[in-house]
Amino acid sequence: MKFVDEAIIDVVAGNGGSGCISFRREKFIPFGGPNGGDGGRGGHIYLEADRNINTLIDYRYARRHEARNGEAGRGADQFGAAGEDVVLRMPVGTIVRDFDTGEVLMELLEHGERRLLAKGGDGGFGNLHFKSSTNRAPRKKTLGWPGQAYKLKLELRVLADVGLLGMPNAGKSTLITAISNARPKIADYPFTTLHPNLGVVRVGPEKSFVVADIPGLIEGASEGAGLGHLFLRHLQRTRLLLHVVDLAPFDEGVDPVKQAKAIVKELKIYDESLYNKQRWLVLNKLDMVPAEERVQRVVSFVKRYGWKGPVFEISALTREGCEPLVQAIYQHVAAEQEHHEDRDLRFEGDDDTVPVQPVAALTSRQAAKAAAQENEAFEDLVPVKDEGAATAAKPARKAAAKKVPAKKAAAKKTAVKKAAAEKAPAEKAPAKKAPAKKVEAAKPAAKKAAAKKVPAKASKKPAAPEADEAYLPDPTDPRFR
Ligand SMILES: Nc1nc2c(ncn2[C@@H]2O[C@H](COP(=O)(O)OP(=O)(O)OP(=O)(O)O)[C@@H](O)[C@H]2O)c(=O)[nH]1
Ligand SMILES: [Mg+2]
Repeated sequence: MKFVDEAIIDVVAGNGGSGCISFRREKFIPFGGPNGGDGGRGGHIYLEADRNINTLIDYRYARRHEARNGEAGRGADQFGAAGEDVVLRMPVGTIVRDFDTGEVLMELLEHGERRLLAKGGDGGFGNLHFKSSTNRAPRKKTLGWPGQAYKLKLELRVLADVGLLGMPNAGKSTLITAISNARPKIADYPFTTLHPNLGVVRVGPEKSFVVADIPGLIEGASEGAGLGHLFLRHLQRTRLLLHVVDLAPFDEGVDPVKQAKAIVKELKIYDESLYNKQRWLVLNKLDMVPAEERVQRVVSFVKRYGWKGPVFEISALTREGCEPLVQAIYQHVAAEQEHHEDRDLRFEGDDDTVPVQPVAALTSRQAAKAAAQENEAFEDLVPVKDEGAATAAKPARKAAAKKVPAKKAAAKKTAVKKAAAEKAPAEKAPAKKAPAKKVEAAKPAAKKAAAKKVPAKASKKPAAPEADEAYLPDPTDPRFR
């Protein structure tokens, strides 16, 4: 299947169904009460990570994904059915961005992970909903709410433990073929590999790691030479980079040291963190070098290149030296896994991940809901005892809000420290309480808090109107856009 690692799609969740105005009318029951049901919720759009999919090609062809609308309510107390949800399956390692702002909305990192992307609109209320002791024949209904709609940019970054880096023709594909189950195309011309290939290297029972082979990089890639550094992002999540160098170039005039330096320069231009990633030097095609010259050539290369890290001498074609390389990689990968059980280096530098935030403007009802929830959460956190507490509440609430992302980043030591620093005001907050005030003082504070809640809830449920007040649509209502 063709490898596609970028796609732009539109997703539109279903609109909610409208409520219904209806009254019970039966023989001998001439004035039955209201019985118009609510509309159903629109279908949600979920994303699900699936390890059996390894390209975004499906999303190049199917660009618009819509969920069904909710059904309208009907008489005889019938509520509308909810629209069916849509689940979009994507490869593990997909990053979902908002197309316009570039903000990362979510990342799919584990097989089976399912995330809500676009929420279907809630259904409107039927007149059954508006009946009350004072208004027993309400002629009012509300329309359904629109579903969220996003334009998204999908980006796939493959998840591998080890990444291969090198000039075209260095023998990267030959190496991945020699050590793993991957069988990419190998040929003696540059840019044989046009998209990343993943290979699983089995070291022993239940011992394996994944290697990624990407297209070759050449000098000037940052300006778009060759295939550019389009594919370098696939190396960003690896734990280790293998810099494959052709020690016996076909063209005698080519200097491997100069080429190796050029690649590292491109790496630095592309991403400093990638440049700082653990990198090992793999000197390839040693079978082409006469045995007596090998040591001297390797030593002179390392010296001129000024390399102090690990060096491996191999021949990917004859598989000479591949076994020690594989063992060393496995030791390294396993050690990293052990040391950082709670964090995964492959996902470092992905700090821009944020919890799902609606891209389209929140509808006023959703905003009110969110505000109400926030208020409730805050009240749980800081019991309103006196006015002092009420004033201390603000920083506490801010701190609580800060706590969440801090916890997320707990894997990072620095982040943890930062979080601890940010937490401090939260703990201080209750201590800030004003000197003991009379208990009566608590009442206005409590009232204030309650008052805060009320408008939020009120906007959630539109205030019950007078008996026969006609339902007049508000022109600013998003449903009439
Ligand atoms: N003699 C010898 N030839 C090798 C060795 N490794 C690779 N080659 C040859 O070098 C050529 C290029 O190998 P590839 O594996 O396609 O190189 P690549 O780095 O994947 O190249 P691109 O995909 O174009 O970036 C092929 O003809 C291989 O047979 C080696 O260790 N010894
Ligand atoms: Mg290749």
